[in-house]
Amino acid sequence: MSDDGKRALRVAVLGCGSVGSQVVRLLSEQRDDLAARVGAPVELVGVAVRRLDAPRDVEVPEGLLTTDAAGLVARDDVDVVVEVIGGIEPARGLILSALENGASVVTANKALLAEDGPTLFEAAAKAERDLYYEAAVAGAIPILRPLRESLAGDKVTRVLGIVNGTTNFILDKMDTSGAGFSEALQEAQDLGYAEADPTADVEGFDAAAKAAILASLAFHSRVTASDVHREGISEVTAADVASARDMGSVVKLLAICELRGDQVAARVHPAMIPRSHPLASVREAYNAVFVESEAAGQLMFYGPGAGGAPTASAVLGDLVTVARNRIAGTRGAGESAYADRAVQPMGETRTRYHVAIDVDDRAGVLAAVANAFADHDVSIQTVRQEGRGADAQLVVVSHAAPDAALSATVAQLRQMDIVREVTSVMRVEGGDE
Ligand SMILES: NC(=O)c1ccc[n+]([C@@H]2O[C@H](COP(=O)([O-])OP(=O)(O)OC[C@H]3O[C@@H](n4cnc5c(N)ncnc54)[C@H](O)[C@@H]3O)[C@@H](O)[C@H]2O)c1
Ligand SMILES: N[C@@H](CCO)C(=O)O
Ligand code: NA
Repeated sequence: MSDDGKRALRVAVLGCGSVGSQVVRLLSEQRDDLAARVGAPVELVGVAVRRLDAPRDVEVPEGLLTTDAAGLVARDDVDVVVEVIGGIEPARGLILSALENGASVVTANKALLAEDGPTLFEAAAKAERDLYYEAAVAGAIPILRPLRESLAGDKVTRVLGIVNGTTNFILDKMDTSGAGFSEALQEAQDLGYAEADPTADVEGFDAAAKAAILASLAFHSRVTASDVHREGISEVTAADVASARDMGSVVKLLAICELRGDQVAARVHPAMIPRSHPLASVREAYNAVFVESEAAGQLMFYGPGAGGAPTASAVLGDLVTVARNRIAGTRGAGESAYADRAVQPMGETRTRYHVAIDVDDRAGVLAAVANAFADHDVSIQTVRQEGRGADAQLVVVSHAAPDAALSATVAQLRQMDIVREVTSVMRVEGGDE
């Protein structure tokens, strides 16, 4: 019981790293406001860490630190468990036991949700408890709650997201300074945006996990990370970025989730988007999610997608919601996967390509290149020639066609005698098909 006689809402935090330390700080600094908003005091009862003596960015009140995360979630006086350890295990086991023990759970763990979300959702439904995870996609940006609640009466048809700050920072540097990928990556590492092992960000794993979560919510279906076609940015060259610039476009790593008939398509890859598209204005390490729905039309959600404090903001928002639900004796919306849609294979997904080719400037070359597209039933939208003689370059932008037909076209072009080199191949998004 608290001073005013109201039963306090008891919170355990698992992990006290970048996000966890900011959650602990906000719980203390905003104590009075949180109590007023929830309708009862919010009391931190334990913080599970790996090492008691590790340096951390927040002073944890005496006696609350423990290395026994399993023991903390097994306590019967914990109302809400905040999981900010990350990774698959022990996070999954801890979340499952927290739910079994009757606690509601708030997590920022995109990797776990994308790999094994259904197990967690089923456990939450069985325990009749909340499982909230706004921080898992695009950090502080409210995007999961809008999909889950605000747009629940609409029909979302497409979600296009810049959901990885590290890769957006690298591509933005390449665009503004003409740097190559390695140089831009090095700068991102020097500034602390990219990790020493940048694989999860640079190869698109982080964005693919977020795409799976977005597609599941947007289309009321189960989509896991393994359903998402994934390509990273390590092969994006200064020539690709320059070619985009010449077209009035910019290269972005996009998470693209689409409703295609009865199927869903989810993919992550670099793509050129016109500079006039709202996502083109997303610079540095910012994130944004562009949503298209039948009734609302186009919406864009923009802001910081990472960082301890911004991510903790989303965690605390969820915490207040699940705390209010506990007090009201109710739950928020659970998993909504009634639509049960199949995932469209990437080869069948309709995409558009931009292809830049070094050719000789002589009669018949353009016709031969056009024939290669026609051989695969791919319609051409625009062709531009730059340079003359031995320096001629053709830039072809296709209409939408199955991705397999487009990649077969590029393979054929690479085999042709008149093609000296295919210098840039990039998908095109955000314009007319
Ligand atoms: N940092 C961000 O910008 C950001 C943004 C969005 C989502 N997230 C997600 O938030 C979660 C946490 O990320 P982070 O950046 O704070 O990571 P972090 O590595 O800074 O913190 C994780 C902490 O958990 C601790 N830990 C590991 N095993 C533990 C155990 N068994 N018991 C107790 N503590 C343990 C680690 O010692 C570490 O201090 C991850 O799921 C991540 O994907 C982070
Ligand atoms: N590493 C991620 C942040 C956490 O999701 C990014 O660069 O956006
Ligand atoms: Na978010």
